[in-house]
Amino acid sequence: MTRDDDSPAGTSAATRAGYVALVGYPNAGKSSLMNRLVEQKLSIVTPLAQTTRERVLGIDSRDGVQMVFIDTPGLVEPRYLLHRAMLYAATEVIDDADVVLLLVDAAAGMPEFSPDVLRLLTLAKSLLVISNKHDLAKPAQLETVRNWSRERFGLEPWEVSALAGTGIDELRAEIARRLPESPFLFPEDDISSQPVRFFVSEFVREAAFELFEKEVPYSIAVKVDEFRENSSPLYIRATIYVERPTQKAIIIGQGGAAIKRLGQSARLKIEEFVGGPVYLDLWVKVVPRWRKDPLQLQRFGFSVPNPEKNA
Ligand SMILES: Nc1nc2c(ncn2[C@@H]2O[C@H](COP(=O)(O)OP(=O)(O)OP(=O)(O)O)[C@@H](O)[C@H]2O)c(=O)[nH]1
Repeated sequence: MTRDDDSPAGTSAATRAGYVALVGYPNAGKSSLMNRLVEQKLSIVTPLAQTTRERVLGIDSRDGVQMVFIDTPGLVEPRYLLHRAMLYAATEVIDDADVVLLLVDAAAGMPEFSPDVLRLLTLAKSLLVISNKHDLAKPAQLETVRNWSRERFGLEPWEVSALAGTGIDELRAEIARRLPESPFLFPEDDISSQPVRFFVSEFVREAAFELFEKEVPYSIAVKVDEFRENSSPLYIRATIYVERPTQKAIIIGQGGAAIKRLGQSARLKIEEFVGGPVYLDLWVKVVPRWRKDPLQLQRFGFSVPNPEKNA
């Protein structure tokens, strides 16, 4: 998606460009930080943990520097296959990135990363520890993060508040300094290489997180089945997949009341994003245990690890 089509990619030898990965525990504020850094709402942000399941690219091009942000799933214990797919995606991202931002929620106590994850982090080409939620954390909590970062990585953490926007400009400048000299990797006006479709399903999931109790949104996957770009209003047909008939009943609600509210809320979000009227046609289907089914996970766009290799 571009702000203004047909702009040439930057080619000057003096430019810098690279991939910047955001990793950390669910709810640490990765999506919020990336949105701050690219100054555009690209990744869904909710108070519930573990909403970001796929990589989202946000691209920031300014002053001869292009940062391609990769927002990773939370690094969680691989209890479900879905979690293993998430962990796998996160480790791939750390390997690929020019700069890794390890985000810690300073107000929440220190995360305990597994030895595998810690080893991966120390192998990163360039690592920055970000102590987020500076606005919320007590002085003693900030000190705990400082000590942890020094002991684990020999690094002073960057203290920021993704919510309040403090420390963001300094952090952006530091990331820029650490990127390699390179032509731009994407056309200068790209804000994301992900298709609009992807954001549509993210907005539907975000609306579900806002409307329903925890249990239901975690079992949701959204797939856009039809996207008529040239219609006015823009016509989008999407299916919400759940795991159980009871969840389907909750989403539809009495006389269809719940799905109507969900549709309205998601439509407003999509309209704001695409900047025009949208007709959103939502369907609900039950696929039992889709979160544990590699084929279904792949169908919904998750990259699934080879179970032999990553068990
Ligand atoms: N007070 C405060 N809240 C923050 C800050 N950054 C993020 N939050 C809040 O923390 C919650 C989680 O933020 P997200 O950006 O969704 O976190 P995430 O790490 O992307 O979460 P996952 O998608 O679950 O991996 C949201 O309610 C944010 O508003 C911050 O600097 N200060």
